[in-house]
Amino acid sequence: MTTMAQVICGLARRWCFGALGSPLQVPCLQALPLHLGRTATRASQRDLENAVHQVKLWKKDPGNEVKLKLYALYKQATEGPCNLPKPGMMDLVNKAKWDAWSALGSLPKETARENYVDLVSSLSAASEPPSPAKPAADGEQAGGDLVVTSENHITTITFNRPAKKNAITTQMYQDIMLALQAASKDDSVLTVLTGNGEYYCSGNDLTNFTDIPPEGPEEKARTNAILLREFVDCFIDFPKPLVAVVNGPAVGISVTLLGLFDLVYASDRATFHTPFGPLGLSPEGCSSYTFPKMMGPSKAAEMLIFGRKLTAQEACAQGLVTEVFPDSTFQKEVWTRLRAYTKLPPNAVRTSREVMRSKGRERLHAVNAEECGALQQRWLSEECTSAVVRFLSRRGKL
Ligand SMILES: CCCCCCCCCCC/C=C/C(=O)SCCNC(=O)CCNC(=O)[C@H](O)C(C)(C)COP(=O)(O)OP(=O)(O)OC[C@H]1O[C@@H](n2cnc3c(N)ncnc32)[C@H](O)[C@@H]1OP(=O)(O)O
Repeated sequence: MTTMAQVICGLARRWCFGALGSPLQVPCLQALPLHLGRTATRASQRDLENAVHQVKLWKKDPGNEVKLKLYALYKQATEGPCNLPKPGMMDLVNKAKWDAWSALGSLPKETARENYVDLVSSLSAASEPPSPAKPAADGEQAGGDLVVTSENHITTITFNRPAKKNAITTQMYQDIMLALQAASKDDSVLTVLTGNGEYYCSGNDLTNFTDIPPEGPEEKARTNAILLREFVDCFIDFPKPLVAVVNGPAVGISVTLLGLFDLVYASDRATFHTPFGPLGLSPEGCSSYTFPKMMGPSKAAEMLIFGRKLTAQEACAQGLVTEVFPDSTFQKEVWTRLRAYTKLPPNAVRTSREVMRSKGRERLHAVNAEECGALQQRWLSEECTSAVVRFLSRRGKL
């Protein structure tokens, strides 16, 4: 049986409707001849084939609702009433398709054919001609998704996916670990994490959930729990002061990790959001321990369980942020401050850092392991998969 996660996996790469044989791989709406040359009132088999062909030429995604309608009408027109067994509750995508087809009841094949052709005609007529290729999105920058620079005894790791609000891909998790490993050995005094563009980081890239290996979602969840544990361990064990230069909104894991940083400087534009409840997830990055310790259990619960978003000022009042700067002078003031700190005796800085971290290190590793175990279960839950499908589907990724 195909599982929910496997379906999501497939959808990330192709249009779901292809899976049941309906030719709906629709890349773009463009101006097409009205009614596809059909003159008679009843649509023929040939009209249907023409319409299907036109759909294949579309260059713009018409949205899930339309795709489901087209899928259902095509199946009804070619096979009659729905003859598939009802998919399981977790198989959200196939269930949506099954629901759409079943909803047509005993609609005659000819009527379904006609409705399909009419729907394609109306969408084609309403659509615009293809536009020339657009320039890169605002703020998009050459270079990889992660940029690492080392200058004036500061190693800076920059999230560099502004068009995706700096969401963290699986590759980026790996690259951050490598960058931290290198920074722990280079001549830098401070290691900084920051974001390029409007956002600091929008957290875990939710399409990470779609890349399911042939061994299945359980294996994916297991390996991701290991990856996440190793990733957070790198922050726990990092031997030098870690500084977050939070240039804009921060979401999810980019917020929870801040409890493991030594300094968190934020622009007054920044916000701090951990929407684990709505995502069917639970906290990570040791935040289930660091946040209550820092802000008290009730404020921590408001953020981590109920997903309350904090402004930079609020986060500062709760101890999550060290200092807030006006956005207009943020970069200048923060980097001046950091450069001054690099003039301090490096061994003293390192020793102070070590004695501060050593007391809680063992506890942090235990918390990390527990959080990753809980998440491994959460990732496989219907609550989480539905939330991810909702996000991806709203953005036309399914
Ligand atoms: C089997 C299990 C596998 C699990 C693998 C897990 C590995 C480790 C996991 C570690 C645990 C981490 C947890 C978290 O971080 S939870 C938080 C996750 N993040 C979110 O929920 C934020 C989602 N994004 C948003 O809510 C909005 O995009 C946002 C408020 C950030 C901005 O909204 P706005 O309307 O201003 O902009 P858009 O939504 O149009 O976004 C612009 C484009 O950026 C894409 N985007 C943004 N955020 C993400 C994201 N987190 N993942 C993927 N893509 C993202 C968005 O889709 C837009 O793209 P397009 O222009 O292509 O549509």
